Amino acid sequence: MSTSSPFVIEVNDVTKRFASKCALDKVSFTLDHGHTVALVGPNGAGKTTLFSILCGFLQADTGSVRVFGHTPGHNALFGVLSALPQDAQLDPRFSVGKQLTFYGQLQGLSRRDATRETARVLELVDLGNQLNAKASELSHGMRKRICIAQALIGQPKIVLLDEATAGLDPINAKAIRSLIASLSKDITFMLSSHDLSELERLCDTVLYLEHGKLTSHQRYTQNNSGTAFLTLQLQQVTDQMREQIAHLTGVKHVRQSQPDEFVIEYDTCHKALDITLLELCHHQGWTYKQLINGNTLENELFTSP
Ligand SMILES: Nc1ncnc2c1ncn2[C@@H]1O[C@H](COP(=O)(O)OP(=O)(O)OP(=O)(O)O)[C@@H](O)[C@H]1O
Repeated sequence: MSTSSPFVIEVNDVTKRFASKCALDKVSFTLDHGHTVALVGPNGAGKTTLFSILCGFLQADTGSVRVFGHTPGHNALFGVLSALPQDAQLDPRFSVGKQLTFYGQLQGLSRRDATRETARVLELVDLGNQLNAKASELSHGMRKRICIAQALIGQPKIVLLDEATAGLDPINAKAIRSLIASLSKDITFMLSSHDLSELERLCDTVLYLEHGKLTSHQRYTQNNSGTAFLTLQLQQVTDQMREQIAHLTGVKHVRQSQPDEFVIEYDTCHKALDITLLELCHHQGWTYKQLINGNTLENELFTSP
């Protein structure tokens, strides 16, 4: 889509109140192309309100919002931005195919193109065989996948997914995560979820909202500051182990972040520290559960350094 704005989304000083309740309090951020964004925060933090404003369903009281340089709800964003609301519902009376095709036509597709798009997106969520099923005949998880398919109709450039995998069984949740990962080269996804491990697998940028305020906006990737992190989960941890790890060459700091976990900050010159760590585990007879390249999202957001 041609736009003069370098940003996919620009949110500037946005406040939204519901009576005396401040759902968003002077929220500002920009997102550029090519990122998958996690929107994180406790219940009532303002995530859905932010999604609704980005979609143009709600208007901010103050501040400005631009999506590809346009005001949310602008015609130019038709088919460019789509969203899966947390409580998205299908009409139980009509077949899946009819509803998705109708939705495609509402987006301006011809009946033929909308029918083709419907078949394509149903295949993406592995429900190509449910074209003629009525929504009332499907399980909750299947309905959720159909709603995700609906959000992908017309090949949008931005897709906002509010709790996309909530209520899905592990296999279907994994399939949706794989789908998002495979589409994220072409689509900017913004995902709200309470599943931090899901978000850290999928997202490279994190927006953390708390009581309507954006308290953290960070790129969740290795930085260029010369410092990197490894997260080592062990069967059991002791102070003596922490001392031994701290003495390895290149290690700057070791912190016990969980009862069974160390976060190791190290100098990026020592690229093979992961191998050294595994060798240490082997020589000392320590049973490790997992070695993660980087810090976990949970640790970044909820444990102090
Ligand atoms: N239509 C509304 N009328 C009144 N208050 C509202 C309305 N919508 C949201 N709120 C309030 O605004 C605040 C933010 O709500 P919001 O739904 O955006 O939070 P959330 O982060 O999406 O929460 P959850 O994780 O529980 O879905 C909450 O205190 C909520 O009670």
